Amino acid sequence: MGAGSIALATPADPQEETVLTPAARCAAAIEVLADIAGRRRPAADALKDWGLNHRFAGSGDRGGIASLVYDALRRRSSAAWIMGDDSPRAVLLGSLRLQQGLAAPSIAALFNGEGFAPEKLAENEGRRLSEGNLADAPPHVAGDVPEWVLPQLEAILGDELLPELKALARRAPLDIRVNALKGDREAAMPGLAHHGAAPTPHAPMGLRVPIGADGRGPALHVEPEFLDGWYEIQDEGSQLAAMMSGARKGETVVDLCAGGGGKTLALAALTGNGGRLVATDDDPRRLAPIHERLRRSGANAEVRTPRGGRMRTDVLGDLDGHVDRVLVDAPCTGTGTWRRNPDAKWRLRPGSLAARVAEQATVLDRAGSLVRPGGRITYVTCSLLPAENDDAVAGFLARGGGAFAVVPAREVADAHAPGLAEALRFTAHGLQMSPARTGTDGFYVATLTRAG
Ligand SMILES: C[S@@+](CC[C@H](N)C(=O)[O-])C[C@H]1O[C@@H](n2cnc3c(N)ncnc32)[C@H](O)[C@@H]1O
Repeated sequence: MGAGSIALATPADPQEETVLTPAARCAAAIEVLADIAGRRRPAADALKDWGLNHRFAGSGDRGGIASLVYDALRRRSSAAWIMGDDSPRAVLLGSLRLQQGLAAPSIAALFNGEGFAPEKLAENEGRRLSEGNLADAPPHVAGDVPEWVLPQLEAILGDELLPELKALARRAPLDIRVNALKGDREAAMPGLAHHGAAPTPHAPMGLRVPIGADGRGPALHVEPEFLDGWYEIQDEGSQLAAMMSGARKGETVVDLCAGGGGKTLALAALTGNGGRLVATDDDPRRLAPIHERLRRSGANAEVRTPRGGRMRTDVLGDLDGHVDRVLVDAPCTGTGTWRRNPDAKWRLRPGSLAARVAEQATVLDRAGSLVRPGGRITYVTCSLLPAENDDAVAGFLARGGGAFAVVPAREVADAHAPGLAEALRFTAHGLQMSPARTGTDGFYVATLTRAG
């Protein structure tokens, strides 16, 4: 068995239980990929069902199978291209070659038809694995994205399209944000030393934890320091976006799309709990985890949960025209997070992009009425698509008829994330982080100020 297949067998956590051979995990991954394709369902649901139907499998097995499935989804179209076949088996084979770097003989050792292993590698499959390449593949195939989004990605990424798409198809790092309300990064590091945590390149409270050979990180959420609120799991790009809000002590800050509270916690830490922080979200179910997270981290925020159907945004009526800063962490397609959610890219449809664009206009307009003269809106998406970024901002500016102006993005970056500007891509109204440039998820940030 080749060295690469040993990596397939190694659980991220040595305590994890494994009963399946690496070959049997490949067979299971093919089954799950077939379920995802056949029933057009999210990968997480298909993986959960597989686990329920195969209770004998250990936690290490389930994690290893998930890694194989996610890697295959990351490289779905390029894997199919080199294999000349888009079946789940071919996609898994191609991804073992492209994503895990296994050579044909190592793959043949896994696909040997014995016991619970997948059927023996056919001659044609072996040849494709040895000779298939992406030299003539069109950019959407080589870059593993749906063809219809390519023009939008090209518009933002230009000459760096392919390197960026390749970076977007790699595994994401595991980043954490040390909670400044508990202590500084240096104080948190010893508790994470056994996981090899090291400072992230840009965010001052960020730590990056190496992921295992199978693409999974350690189970940080069971560590005592996590349970004591010393850190949160948060991509470095998300940390930087929260910092660029510039929230300060003494200010009234609204986190309008707070969801589970990832950025609310970061905002509370930024102000040292020294401001009035109000968090809400259109969807009460999304807000649910925020209470426990606030408690754990010692962050103060007033959570306003909407009730009563269509009266949702009224929970902020008393703040209209009085807010210093509104963070709009807008609902979006999440194209910038495809490293983490690779199945989302294959499920994205033009209709869902149009729906998100309409929601973005709604949240921006709501933010516009909250902010006081001279106050600011920080508009954030985890998308790379201009339709959700600069175009959304342009639409808001046009609807406001001069009430709002853009704060130059370079000025914002220099003030709140010194040194980051060199890596950023500046756009007409904002800035874009991306996996190849900043090593983060693809976050967009624009800052808008209301005329005083
Ligand atoms: C990107 S997510 C927020 C993630 C969250 N800020 C975090 O850091 O964990 C976008 C959120 O916007 C919410 N949303 C959508 N439309 C909204 C609206 N009209 N008003 C407020 N929130 C809305 C969604 O429910 C979703 O939770």
